[in-house]
Amino acid sequence: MENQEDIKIGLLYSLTGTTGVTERGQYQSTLLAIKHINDQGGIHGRRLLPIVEDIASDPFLAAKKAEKLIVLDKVAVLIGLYTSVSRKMVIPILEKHNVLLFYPTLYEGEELCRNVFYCGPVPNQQLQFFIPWLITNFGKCFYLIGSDYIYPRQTNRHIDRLVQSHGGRIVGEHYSILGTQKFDKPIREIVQAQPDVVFSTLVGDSVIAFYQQYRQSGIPKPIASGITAETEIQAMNAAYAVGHYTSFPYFNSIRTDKNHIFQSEYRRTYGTDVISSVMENAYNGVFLIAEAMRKCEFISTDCLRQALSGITLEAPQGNIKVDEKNHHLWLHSRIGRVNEKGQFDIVWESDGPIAPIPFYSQTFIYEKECAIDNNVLSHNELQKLQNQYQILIEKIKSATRVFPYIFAIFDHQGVLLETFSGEKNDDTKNISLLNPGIRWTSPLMKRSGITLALSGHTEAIVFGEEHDIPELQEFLTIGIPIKGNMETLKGVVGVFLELNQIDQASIDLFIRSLSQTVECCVEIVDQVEKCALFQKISRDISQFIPESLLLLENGKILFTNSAADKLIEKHHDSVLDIVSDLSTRTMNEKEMLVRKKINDELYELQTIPSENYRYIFIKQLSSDNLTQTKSKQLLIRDIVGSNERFLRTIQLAKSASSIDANVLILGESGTGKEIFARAIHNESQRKNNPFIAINCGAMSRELINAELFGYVDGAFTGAKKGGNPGKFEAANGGTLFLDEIGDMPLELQATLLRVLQEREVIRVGGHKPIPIDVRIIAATNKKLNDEIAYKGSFRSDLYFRLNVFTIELVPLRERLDDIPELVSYFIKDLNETSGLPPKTMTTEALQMLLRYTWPGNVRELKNVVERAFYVAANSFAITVDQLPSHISSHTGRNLSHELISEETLHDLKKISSQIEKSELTELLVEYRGNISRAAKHLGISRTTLYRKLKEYQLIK
Ligand SMILES: Nc1ncnc2c1ncn2[C@@H]1O[C@H](COP(=O)(O)OP(=O)(O)OP(=O)(O)O)[C@@H](O)[C@H]1O
Repeated sequence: MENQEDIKIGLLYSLTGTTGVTERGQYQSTLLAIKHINDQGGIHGRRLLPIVEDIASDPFLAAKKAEKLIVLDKVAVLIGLYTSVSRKMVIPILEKHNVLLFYPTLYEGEELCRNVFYCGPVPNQQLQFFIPWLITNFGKCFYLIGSDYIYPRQTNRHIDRLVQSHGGRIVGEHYSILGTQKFDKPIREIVQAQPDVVFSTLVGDSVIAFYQQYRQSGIPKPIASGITAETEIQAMNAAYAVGHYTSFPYFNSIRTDKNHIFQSEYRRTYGTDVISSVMENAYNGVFLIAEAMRKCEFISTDCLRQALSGITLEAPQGNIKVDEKNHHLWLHSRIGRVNEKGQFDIVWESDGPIAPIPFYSQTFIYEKECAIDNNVLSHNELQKLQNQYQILIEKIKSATRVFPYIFAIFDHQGVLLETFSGEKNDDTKNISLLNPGIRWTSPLMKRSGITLALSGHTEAIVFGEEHDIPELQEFLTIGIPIKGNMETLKGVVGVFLELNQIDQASIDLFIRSLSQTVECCVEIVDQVEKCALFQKISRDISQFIPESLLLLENGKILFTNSAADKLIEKHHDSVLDIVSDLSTRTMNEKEMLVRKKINDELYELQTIPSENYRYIFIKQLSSDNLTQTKSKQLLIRDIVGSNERFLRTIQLAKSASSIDANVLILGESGTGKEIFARAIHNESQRKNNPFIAINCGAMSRELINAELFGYVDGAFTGAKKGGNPGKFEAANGGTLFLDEIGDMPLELQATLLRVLQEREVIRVGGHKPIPIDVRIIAATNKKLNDEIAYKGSFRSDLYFRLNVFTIELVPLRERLDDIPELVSYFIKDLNETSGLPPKTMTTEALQMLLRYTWPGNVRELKNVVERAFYVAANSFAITVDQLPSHISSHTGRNLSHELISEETLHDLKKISSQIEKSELTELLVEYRGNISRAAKHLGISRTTLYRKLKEYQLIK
């Protein structure tokens, strides 16, 4: 019954709802403590009177009930609440009415409300020993599972940091809504991720469901938690929790006098001694209130607040204390393992109460002291890394010496390798974080230009107070990524500028020029390293390369293999002239294939550019190549021509022969489509199987089906007895060359497409599918795009099937420079096979051929040469007189006028602008971004320089 003298205490607990399972125990402990105090005479003779409100796990209801307790019931203080959400909802009410809440639960920290005393542990008191202990005992991979609200998410950030700073990692994370009972998805994820430890921040009855389903899934790894206590274990049946771990200041199993009293009173009152840490927090909370009230003459919030500071208490867990600087408690730290009885066997405990560190910045200082050891490399490890990066460090050091700032080079994992400062600055020693060996990716480092560049692989800048680390707050930090091949991160160049050291306007330009400088350094170092490596590899493997191999850098020979040495010895000047010519001609970075006569021997030279290097492979073509007869298997190298564009098609044909995809050859009539198809087949893996060529344009519509797919006995009148296989079957295992594919009737295109998709044919009149394995090389002189788009005479789906690899042949009028070689090839063949006296062609006749436009391409040229050869009969020369009149009367074009192709022009422009861009960059670095001085140096106006810088994107 209420008495005027009673001191009312408001109790805000969820007696129902999802967190009821935990909060009911806290509620009962609170009542028990109140009863204990009242039994001992109360506070200066006054009873404590509990006024209870069930907030039913509803934060809005919590706020309403808090206001009701304060305003209507006029309670002196409040105790209770479990979830952070409800606490945060109630805080404005506490502040409005200036009333204290004793919050009896662990929480995530990062909050200091003048009206709250936090009686449970903050993360450092549970985790700082627990995480390293788990890592040592079970392993480094953690999976985090939690209820989706503030405490679990925030706590998991602490866990994440701690795990990482002890060399571990998080392999998965899952949050489920409060009250969830289904955990099949996270359990599947855990099975897949195979962590060493599953860390749970689940609360309420979700804990029970999760532990049960986890045990049923048979995963052998321990669950660790900072929440799951004796109450939950009892509720789920201890069998589901045996072997799992929790860290708390208090366990039921602690042997202290105060715990003995607490447990026996609890058992007497409630018939059970299942007590958890949060229950002890609530119990302690009431004793702290009582202690503070005893110190106050008149009970007021301000007096209680003052009285509480530094107050100590002999609690069931041992001695505890309210911190003098904040409203948190010094608590013990223990790790317990669940046993069969549902109790915790204590496997580790702290020597005494541990200071609460509720805020991150303090945690940082703490962690820096205790965990920095894990983030500093040993002397040997560091030296090894420094050696790896030595050339790059030296290069960057010398390239940046003009800047009067502090620089640091980090490897790709954020290890600080070396710190140095530019001209007139030797200020690097004072900052402890700039000591080589510190790992800047450690969570301790949080936000800085360097850490952002390490994680984002891009330039980053952080100003003064934006840094989390106080030591860096006087600086502006810049991180410039050092990128290697394929944009991989090699490391970061960090710059530390005092805040007044550079004006805002120049920062952008400084970052850009520094970025380019770093890029240049990487390129140079790469080349030096590559060259050394190449020399080594070349020496090792060159003995296996039968061809001559030369490596050139900027036109200078760096390396020759033994075959190349012999070749140079044999043809000295001629080889060197050709090589130097080739090395300058491949400035535009394209591969090039040329054929050259060196002292009457024909060679094929392939140039492969790679940055500043040129690899030149030289192979002698045997004289047989020139007189290849049809009886011999035609190979790609037998196709005559040295024209630059033509050789590109040869290169494509080589690539096509090495893969098994369909090929489409496009070219005017007589350009050599069929010989390309044959040569590709003869050099492909199908070379020992048939090459079947058919001309789709020349077949009758009626017979084409039967011709291609074969027919069965009696399929049509006149069909051969026993049936006949078609071309597809005949070509099985080999290549089918479909010439003039553009002339194939539409309905047949559909059948062909089906055959290509299903890889089987059905003979005409038959039903049985016959599997086929045929590579198609199709050719056409039509523009298939036009046939598809404008005429509808070719199916686009068939086109895309055939068009996997396209080779477009150059018409002879666009490779007139090949005419002499072709003519000599045809004459040589005729000299050997015709039985007539051997002949040559006069220069005049050849010049005549060069003036003609060759609508019939190589076939026409071949016919003209053959005709002239036979007309010349017994003479030894083919002269203008033997050429057909339409050729000798052709006026032709002026050969001396060499036009520069569009392509060459484009390449030239590109090269010159690349040169200009790098010159401007160097100049900017030299003048430290001073546009006026750079413009003066160039003798151009500032406006012109600005325009150029914008054009090259050197400024925004
Ligand atoms: N580069 C070449 N070297 C040697 N001979 C060639 C070359 N190009 C074409 N020929 C010869 O020219 C003739 C025509 O070649 P091919 O039949 O391969 O041309 P095509 O493009 O398939 O012609 P069409 O479209 O009329 O079928 C053949 O006798 C072939 O040997």
